[in-house]
Amino acid sequence: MSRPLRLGTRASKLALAQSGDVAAALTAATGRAVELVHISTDGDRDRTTPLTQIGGTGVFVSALRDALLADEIDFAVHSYKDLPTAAAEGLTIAAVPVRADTRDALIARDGLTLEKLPAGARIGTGAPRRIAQLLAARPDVVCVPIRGNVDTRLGKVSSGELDAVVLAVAGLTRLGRAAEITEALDPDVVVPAPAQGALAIECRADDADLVELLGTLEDSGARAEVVAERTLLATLEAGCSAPVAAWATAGTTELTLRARVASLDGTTVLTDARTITVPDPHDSLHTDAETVGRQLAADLLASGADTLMGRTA
Ligand SMILES: NCc1[nH]cc(CCC(=O)O)c1CC(=O)O
Repeated sequence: MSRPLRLGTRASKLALAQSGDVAAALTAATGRAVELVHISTDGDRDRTTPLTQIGGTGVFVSALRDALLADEIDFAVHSYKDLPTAAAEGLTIAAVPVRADTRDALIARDGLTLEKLPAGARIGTGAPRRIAQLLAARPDVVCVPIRGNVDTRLGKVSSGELDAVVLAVAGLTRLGRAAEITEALDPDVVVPAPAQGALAIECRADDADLVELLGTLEDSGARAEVVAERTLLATLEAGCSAPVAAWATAGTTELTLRARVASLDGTTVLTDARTITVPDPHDSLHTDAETVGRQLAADLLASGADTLMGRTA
């Protein structure tokens, strides 16, 4: 009998749900036992400072990566959209499992939708990408910065403090709170964040047996989508606070990447898309996804995305 694999996880409800799902899927696929190891991060300890001021969501990631490199854990499950675009030395994303819903969700009082919210409605979100696109669609609403876990955020709607909050459908679903969604926002109206709804399963790059074992959870379409979206993000050299949205869909024959760069106030919005044919067999899919990400970023830069981002930095 081999020893249980150590899966490092934050202690937040969302992290525990994601890690628990992956642990169960891995055990079901391979028969290997998995034990959860709780790792606490700076982002968990400091719940009041806006995330953009303590280094972005990357703070949640570094503690897990340190634990991997120190061999305190064998693998970790991240919300892929929280990973910095730069590769981590000595580590590899061994698998991207089947992706959940990529859309953003509106959770509004009285079952309201984005269109039906009254003028002046207060929507809780601190994400520049969400703020810019909400204001582009509804210039008459007010976006209010918000932090805290999903329970805290939803509580601000039920208490009447806010008219609505915006959260990813995927996170709400993983937490069993999808019933509270009053509108899954049209991804052409609010284009999702790069890698939203996807998980990254990470381990040490030299842990060849584990890389192979974790590979049983890989979904090549999800991987291609995330690679396209994140290559675009990296090529635009967007910091984590820049309003960049990217949404790819991989089908059996085509991969379409759509992207949007906006000014924070939502008055200037650049949207573009590219479609490539998916190679059969999938040998070059990864490189093709990178190429389309770079090309679409170049298209956006040629249309003035750099000036737009410079203005909103
Ligand atoms: N930045 C926080 C974060 N990171 C991952 C998710 C859940 C959705 C996902 O896995 O993409 C969330 C919450 C949210 O954006 O609503």
